[in-house]
Amino acid sequence: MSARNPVMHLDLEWVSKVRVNTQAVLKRAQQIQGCKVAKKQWQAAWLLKAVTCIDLTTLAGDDTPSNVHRLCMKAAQPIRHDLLKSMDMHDKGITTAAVCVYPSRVADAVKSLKAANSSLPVASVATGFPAGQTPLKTRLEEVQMAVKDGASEIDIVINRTLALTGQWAALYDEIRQFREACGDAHMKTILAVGELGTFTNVYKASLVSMMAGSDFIKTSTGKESVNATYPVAIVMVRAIRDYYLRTGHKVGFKPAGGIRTAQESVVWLTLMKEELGDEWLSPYLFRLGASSLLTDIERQIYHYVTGRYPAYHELPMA
Ligand SMILES: O=C[C@H](O)COP(=O)(O)O
Repeated sequence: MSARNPVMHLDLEWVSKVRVNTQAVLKRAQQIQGCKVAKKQWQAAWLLKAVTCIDLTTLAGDDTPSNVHRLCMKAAQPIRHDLLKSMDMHDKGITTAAVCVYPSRVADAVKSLKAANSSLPVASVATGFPAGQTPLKTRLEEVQMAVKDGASEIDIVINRTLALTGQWAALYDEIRQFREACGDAHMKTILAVGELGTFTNVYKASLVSMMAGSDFIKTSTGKESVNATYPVAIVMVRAIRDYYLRTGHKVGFKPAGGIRTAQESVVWLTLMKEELGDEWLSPYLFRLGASSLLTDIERQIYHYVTGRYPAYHELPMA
């Protein structure tokens, strides 16, 4: 991870002056989606880059130690070895960026990765994920518990009630407390953009989250009806850019929720490259939160290597 974004004072004047030009945002999002996509080996290289930025996620009520174990093994060896060998990439240590689970499954993930001799980070969602509608004390304890069980990254959800009612100082205070509870663990702050109503609210919530010391800002839980969209991402990455220009601190970005195809992963990488530059193309500053994206990326890499798409049994771990 890069040097952490420190907590700074809450600049309410900056927050109050925020205005977002919706038409300009929509236009830019369309331009990004229309960018030419790389083909052949260049596309394969982009896809491998995307793999290294994935927080491979399972957040389901029926998660068990065994499906978490399977997820961890997949994260440690995300692409079939023979496919990587054909691309001469088998010895480059390609893994996903992290695994992401519910707090109760952190200990299982830590155990599985340790047994596999993998140093992959375990990320835990917390703070009453996905709705965030539990008492603050409970939300703080949840963060502490996940850290104690070995999570080195915590994906907190913000209190949407505070954002929707314009209580930015109260939101800042809560996020600061989460940051403190995280200790050395990195904190990704989920805005749940599908529930924030306006782009202006998304920008303001991004700013407040960064001022309160978030290492990343993340779009969604994956459980809202609208999750990661390109227009909302433009708003958030521009907040990251403005924050960097004003404070000198780099904050990461994590789109999450509904990202399923290899082609989408390339668009996300393009968006980061175009809007924030090459430095934001690494897992230190960019993550893709996804539960099933890896399946399609591995399929496309299989196609690139063999010239045909695999049958189901040929990528059984996908
Ligand atoms: O944080 C990650 C998301 O919950 C994953 O959402 P997804 O299952 O739609 O990929």
